[in-house]
Formats: sequence, C-alpha cells, structure tokens
Amino acid sequence: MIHARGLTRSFKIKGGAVEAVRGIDIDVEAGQLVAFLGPNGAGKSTSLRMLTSLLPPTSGTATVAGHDIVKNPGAVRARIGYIGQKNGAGENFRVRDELVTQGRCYGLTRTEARARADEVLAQLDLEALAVRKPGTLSGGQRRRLDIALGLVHRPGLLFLDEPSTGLDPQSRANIWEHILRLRADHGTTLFLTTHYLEEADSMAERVIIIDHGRIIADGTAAQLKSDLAGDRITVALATESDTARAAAIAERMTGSAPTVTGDVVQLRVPHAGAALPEYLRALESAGTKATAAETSRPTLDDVFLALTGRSLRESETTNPTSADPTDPAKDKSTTTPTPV
Ligand SMILES: Nc1ncnc2c1ncn2[C@@H]1O[C@H](COP(=O)(O)OP(=O)(O)OP(=O)(O)O)[C@@H](O)[C@H]1O
Repeated sequence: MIHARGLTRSFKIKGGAVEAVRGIDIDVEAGQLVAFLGPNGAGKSTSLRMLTSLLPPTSGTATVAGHDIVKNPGAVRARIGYIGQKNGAGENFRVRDELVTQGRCYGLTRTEARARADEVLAQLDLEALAVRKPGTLSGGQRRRLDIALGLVHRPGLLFLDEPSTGLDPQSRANIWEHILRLRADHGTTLFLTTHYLEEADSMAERVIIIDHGRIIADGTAAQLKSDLAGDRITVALATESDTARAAAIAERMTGSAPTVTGDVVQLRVPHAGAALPEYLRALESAGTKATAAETSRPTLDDVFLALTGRSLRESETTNPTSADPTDPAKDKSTTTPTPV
C-alpha cells in the first residue's frame, strides 16, 4: 500500500534551509494500522503530506495505493483519504450537503453522492446531525465529520494527522472506536500520526518513530519495548549515602548508570520480576535497605528515551500549539514506589 524510498523534503527559509525529512523508507502492507510517532517538528506532517501527494518530495520516490506520488498524484488522491489537522468541512452548508458536495468532487453522480453521504453518515454515527451546520458541532462530532469526508470515495488507505488531538478523553475513545471499526468492517489500511503514546501503544499494531526527519524505530509496540527499553525498577532509599550505594550497586548489576532523582534510584533490566529480589538482596548485604520498591513495564516513551536520551513526553509538554488540558502526554506523574 505504501512503499517509500529515500524520501526527503527541505524547505528554504531566510538564510538557509530546514531539512524536515531526511531520507525515510517505509513499507506498509494492506490492512495494517500504523501509528507514526515523534516529537513536535520531527517531520510527521511533512512525511504525510508527501505520501498523500500534497507536497512534492525534494528527493526520493514513493508509490502509494499502487501509484507514484510524483508521476501520478491524481491516481494516488483518488485512492486514498487524507484527514489533516485542520477541519475539512466549511461552515455554510449542512453536514449532509458537505458530504454530497465532496462525493460530487470525486466524480459521483448526484444520486450516487447522496446515497454515499447517507452511508458514511451511518458509518460515523452522524445521522442525527445531518441537517446541522458544521460550526454548531462539538469537537468530537466535527472530527467524525472530517473522517466521513475522507471516506466518501471509499478509499482503501486512510491517512489521519492527529485524529484525536484536542478532544476530551470520551471523544477520543469514540474516535478510536470508529477508526477501529473502519478497519474491522472494511479492511481499510490506516496510517496515522498521534502524540498520545498510550493510544499508539494500545491501538496500533505497528509503530514507526521519527525524530529529526529520520526513522529511528519501526516495529510492534511490544517488540520495541522489549528490544529497546526493558523493565524498570524504582527504589527509594532513606539517606544520601544509602542512595549513592544503591546507585553503585545498580550500575554494577546492570552495567549502566541508573537514574537518580533525590533519594530514588531507577534502573533498567530485561526482567524486573527476577532482578528486583536480586537487587534488594545485594542492597541488604551492603547494609542498605530500600524503604520502597516498584517495578514497571516499559512504555513507548521509554523506547524514545533509550533511542535519543530525550523524553517524547517532555518534548510534547512544551508544545506551544497544544492547548489540550486532558492531554495524557502532559501527565508527568512520577513513580511512587510502594513500601517494602
Ligand atoms: N512550509 C514550511 N516552511 C519552512 N519550514 C517548514 C515548513 N513546513 C514544515 N517546516 C519545518 O519542518 C520541520 C518538520 O515539520 P512537521 O510539521 O513535518 O513536523 P511534525 O512532526 O508534524 O510536527 P508537529 O507534531 O508539531 O505537527 C519543522 O522544523 C518545521 O518547522
């Protein structure tokens, strides 16, 4: 469905150029659900705009839905749906009329366009809103209308740029329900960007991570987490000298320096279940007792941290364009170990 080789895109700016995408290779087979992750400015939207033929690449090639994005952009566009970050519907027409107009733009007759509008209204649970104007819809309803607009011409491949951003948790869950239903009922291939790591982890079967315009990881979330991050052990100590000793023992045990924050030591191990008792025993024989301990499974943020030394969450929390107070990426809760 998607085969890209060495795709690059740079933008001329005053006094130089921005290399937004620096040579990406992507292969996506039919029916896959791929989450494309990366911090702000990593090159996600630029990649999506190239793959959807909206932006010509500076170099490299790609075939999408069987057609070359540069040589045959019209054929690509006829076979894909693209739901960008901005709303696709205008303000003046009613919801159903917007969908009929979209169908007409894709060459459907008036009768076909009306029938198709009714189908997508039902598919996205929008029937009750058919006579409303888009401007009167809630954020979640509007996002569903955007998806409906992208589906009018029955594309086999759908690109979604941040489909759930800015929505409250309930609307986000609802959007995901519809996305997953699309795939289950129609086998639609889905390629989407998101900065909600938990969503990518639980919903997508494949995760591609991009950073500074380059793909740095590609696999299932489970694979990436076990290969790149490992489990985490967190222990709390009572004194500064205990903390220093616990950090030294952790480094001896794992071969790498642990993270020390105040009196809390965090270390990475392949299997925390086996390593925690061993670590606690080692502490005790050194006369150091942990006051609390906890193990946790790795997250996609841990994968990003292992690859780049930076937290994806932190780069997202500083995103000046995201004003979503419900954004789970902004939940920077620290781990509180349970007493031992
Ligand atoms: N038209 C443009 N002119 C100049 N620079 C651009 C243009 N479009 C994008 N860029 C730059 O290219 C880089 C990649 O931008 P892009 O929008 O692809 O990132 P992104 O990963 O989608 O980010 P976000 O998560 O914030 O949407 C950024 O440095 C951005 O400022």
